[in-house]
Amino acid sequence: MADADILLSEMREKAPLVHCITNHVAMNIAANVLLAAGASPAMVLAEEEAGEFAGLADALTINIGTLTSERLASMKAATAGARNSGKPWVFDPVAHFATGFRRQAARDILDLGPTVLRGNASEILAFSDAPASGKGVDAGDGVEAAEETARRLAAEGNMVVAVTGETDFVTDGRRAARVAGGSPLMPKVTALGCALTCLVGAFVGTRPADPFSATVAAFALYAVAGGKAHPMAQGPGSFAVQFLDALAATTPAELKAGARVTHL
Ligand SMILES: Nc1ncnc2c1ncn2[C@@H]1O[C@H](COP(=O)(O)OP(=O)(O)OP(=O)(O)O)[C@@H](O)[C@H]1O
Ligand SMILES: Cc1ncsc1CCO
Ligand SMILES: [Mg+2]
Repeated sequence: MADADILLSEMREKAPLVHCITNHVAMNIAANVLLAAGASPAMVLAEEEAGEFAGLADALTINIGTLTSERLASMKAATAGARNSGKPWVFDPVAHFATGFRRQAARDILDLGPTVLRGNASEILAFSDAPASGKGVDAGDGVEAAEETARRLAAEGNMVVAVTGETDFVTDGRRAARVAGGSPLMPKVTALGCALTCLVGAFVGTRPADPFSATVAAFALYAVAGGKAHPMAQGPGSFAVQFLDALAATTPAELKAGARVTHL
């Protein structure tokens, strides 16, 4: 298990290139989150180049928030490029329970074997038979309700499964951790979860051999930066600005002192 502060130093040293195929809402905030944290974002979307680009990048992230059939083809091409060059990739199954098109797409992408699956509690829970109460892209369930499903998915799929909410949960099927902190304003700014998925890509691209530690480190950085931004904000708008500044300003020493990670 590598500590978050060490991984943050390594990530900033490497400034990994993260190939993001994310949704139209998240595109800008995700690129800004990656830049603020110290990584290098690239939103490369066309099917014709997605596979080739995924091979050049340090990590790939896939998000179905504003899915189209064209984009789905790009996602599949990109995951093939990542797999062929041994690059890690992260999947964010936004609202996959909402429609038949999304359900099928999410199943197909999950079957391709992501390194990390990152969703809110309703999204992870909806991969089981248990009833989930997500409202579109927003979670309606608590993280604890999704923990058992997360552990099972991780063990069966040989991947890291990461559930976000007030206190996050990360497991690789054997190990598990909770990450506390952040701010109640975080779910009031659209696509901060989608941007976190891209940040997980930055850490996993830095430490591809240890995606569990990498995911915990990304979550811990987010939580510490969110906690730092909270008292500076008047509401969701100023929070978004303060949060980017806090991501950039958080040092490894502050992360070490402020991270609230509990290993289970
Ligand atoms: N009540 C809360 N208190 C503190 N932090 C929170 C809270 N709710 C969410 N977060 C944090 O917000 C970030 C995004 O998680 P969230 O579960 O809202 O993602 P999401 O639903 O996928 O978001 P989106 O779909 O808008 O991108 C995570 O870092 C999570 O820890
Ligand atoms: C609001 C919204 N709609 C589709 S994706 C997205 C961003 C948060 O998931
Ligand atoms: Mg989401």
